[in-house]
Amino acid sequence: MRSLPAPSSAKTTPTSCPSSTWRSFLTQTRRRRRRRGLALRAETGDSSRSGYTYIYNGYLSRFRESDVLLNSNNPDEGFFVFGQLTNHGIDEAVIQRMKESTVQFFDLPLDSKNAVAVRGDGFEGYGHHYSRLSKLDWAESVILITQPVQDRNMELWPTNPPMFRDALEEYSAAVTKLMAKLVGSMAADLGVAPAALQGAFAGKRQSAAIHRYPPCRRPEAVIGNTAHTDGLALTALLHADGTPGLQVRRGGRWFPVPPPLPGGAALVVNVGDILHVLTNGAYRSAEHRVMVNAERARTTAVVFQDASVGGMVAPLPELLAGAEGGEVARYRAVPRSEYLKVRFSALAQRKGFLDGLKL
Ligand SMILES: O=C(O)CCC(=O)C(=O)O
Ligand SMILES: [Fe+2]
Repeated sequence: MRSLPAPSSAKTTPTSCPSSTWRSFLTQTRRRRRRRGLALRAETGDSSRSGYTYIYNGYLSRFRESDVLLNSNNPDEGFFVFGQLTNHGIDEAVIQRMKESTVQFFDLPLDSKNAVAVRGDGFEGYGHHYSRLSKLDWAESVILITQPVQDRNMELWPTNPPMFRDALEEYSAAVTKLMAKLVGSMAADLGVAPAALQGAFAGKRQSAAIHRYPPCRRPEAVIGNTAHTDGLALTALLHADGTPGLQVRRGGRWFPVPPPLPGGAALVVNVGDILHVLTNGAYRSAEHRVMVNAERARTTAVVFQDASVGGMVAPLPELLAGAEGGEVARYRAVPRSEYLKVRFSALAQRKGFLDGLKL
């Protein structure tokens, strides 16, 4: 296995924090986004970190049997809240190339990274994407549509480092297959045909967000990624280095999600709001956030997969009353085209999005 270069933050990101250069880069981008009306507010909640180091609540019997999904410690709270996925079948070389490309991209000087900067009103490209809070979101990110292939905006796919495009292409294809396998097993666990859920995912959009959270000597003054639930259906998170920072909220408290071993190939997988609705709440999305480290940069590559059924975000008909063993719908159906609007307006009212869909 090739080893990763040590994540470097010194070359491109200031070591003092908050530094004026970095702050001005972030705030400029932020102002632009505000004008576009995308600035959202969300609460950060308490920051209790004591006690637990283990939060995983994965429970997916088929994967557990085949030793693919570990950590099934509390099925009562809902399934598969945040699972660490090992033995997932993605070629280790594919994972390592993705990690290296991510780290190398962020190590480039700002000018090189700006070659793929966000343009105009677009959401793809390099920049400071998240500005949801009064605290400064302390991250630089690249967001790209990865699937379907015809939706890609190749102008915004970095050519530096040279392996970046191939690495993302291969990784994205591998994650698509893995997610189909995962949701097929989730469906089977829920007693419906795997194809019912797989069909909701097939051919739908996938995007990637790669993030670097530079170190900050005053980590309490900033937030890496504001508390949120993922808005699409399923998320796969790859840690490109071993820096901790991810936390998940359970029962009003924040618990750290320990990063997988740095040289390894494990992925952290979590359920987004759409899969929560599709499964009528059987698989649950969980609020999470990223805290900034005082000493080390954290670098991650996240893949978000979309899903819908017949153009709707709605509980799978196969799970509902009328179907054998079916239950009452807990969420109302929303057209996929309306979904993001509903989600943003719920956030603007500081309400949980899923509460707004509850029947
Ligand atoms: O970078 C991370 O650790 C998590 C990022 C995340 O939650 C997101 O992009 O939605
Ligand atoms: Fe997230």
